Amino acid sequence: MAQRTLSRYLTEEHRNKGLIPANLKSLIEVVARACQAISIAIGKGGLGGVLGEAGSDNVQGEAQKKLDVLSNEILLEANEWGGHLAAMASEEMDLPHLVPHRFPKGEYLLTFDPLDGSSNIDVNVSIGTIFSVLKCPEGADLSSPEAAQAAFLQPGTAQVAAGYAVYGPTTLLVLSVGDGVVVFTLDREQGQFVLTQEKVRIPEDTKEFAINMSNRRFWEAPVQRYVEEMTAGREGPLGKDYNMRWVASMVADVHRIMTRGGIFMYPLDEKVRSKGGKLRLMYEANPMAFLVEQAGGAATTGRQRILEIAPDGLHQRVPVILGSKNEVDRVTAYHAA
Ligand SMILES: O=P(O)(O)OC[C@H]1O[C@](O)(COP(=O)(O)O)[C@@H](O)[C@@H]1O
Ligand SMILES: [Mg+2]
Ligand SMILES: [Mg+2]
Repeated sequence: MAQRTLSRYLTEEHRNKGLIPANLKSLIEVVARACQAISIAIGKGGLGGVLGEAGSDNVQGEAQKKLDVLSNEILLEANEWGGHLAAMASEEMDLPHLVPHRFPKGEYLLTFDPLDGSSNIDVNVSIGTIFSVLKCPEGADLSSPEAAQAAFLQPGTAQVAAGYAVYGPTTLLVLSVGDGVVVFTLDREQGQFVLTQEKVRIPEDTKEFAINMSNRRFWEAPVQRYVEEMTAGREGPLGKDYNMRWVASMVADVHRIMTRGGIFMYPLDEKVRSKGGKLRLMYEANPMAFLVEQAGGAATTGRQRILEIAPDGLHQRVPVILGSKNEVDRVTAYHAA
């Protein structure tokens, strides 16, 4: 049987279910090509001069790595021409990037975290790209980057597609257009993403959790309680032994959960309270929550379903608790207790 490349899969989905309009199909293919280019740059590592600091800060005051900047440029350049976009917003840019007049204007908005897990770049641990696609509202004011911000402020339920690429031992593209989650593997010789998994399901129960334990003393009481119960193991109230993993690349931690279940938490804590959380809503929490829900999992802030948050800023931060449904429901219930 012929291999189901990304392009073929998107064409079939369009034909069979009408879920993917032709322009959305091209947009996803362009994003995938950009991820492929990022994957090649990462693969060169020190040989390509892509490691280390860029010597600049982003809008969030974080030091940018060379790969943060390069990945952002690759995504911008690729999508300006073929992306059917009106505008793009990124972790690495203060304001939206409007598609220049010389290019065809499209009906979509794209947000991305061009390089997720920046602290892992120089140590050769898995990193990724996260993206989310929204429809550009009719009559949106795109007269300036400042004005265009409002068009992006839609809840996660409005996403028409979301995905991530994980640059690990293999490069994968994980995608949902609202009809389940599918996984493509980059065939480096062919230069194509090939479908390798359909109908991804996150088990409802788990014995594995992911949290940065060094923040323990800053957590709120419900998260303290939950982690204490898990680490109490078989003798504790949850009656089973848990294992812990923390890659510190959200893409890698979420991908593990997509593969074998688990719960991921970057909750509200005293260190990040004034900012609202650590992870960004529009290009980290929303696309991941969309994918996790599409795979049968759950995603909340502890107090609210992430996809229902009405955003108030492009770079808004939120607490994130996502993964195996029964565990997310448990810790969310602890917040209400
Ligand atoms: O270093 P910490 O506090 O453990 O935070 C790790 C988290 O920060 C992030 O690296 C933030 O993403 P960026 O690298 O895109 O800024 C997540 O991928 C990860 O889950
Ligand atoms: Mg990130
Ligand atoms: Mg990033």
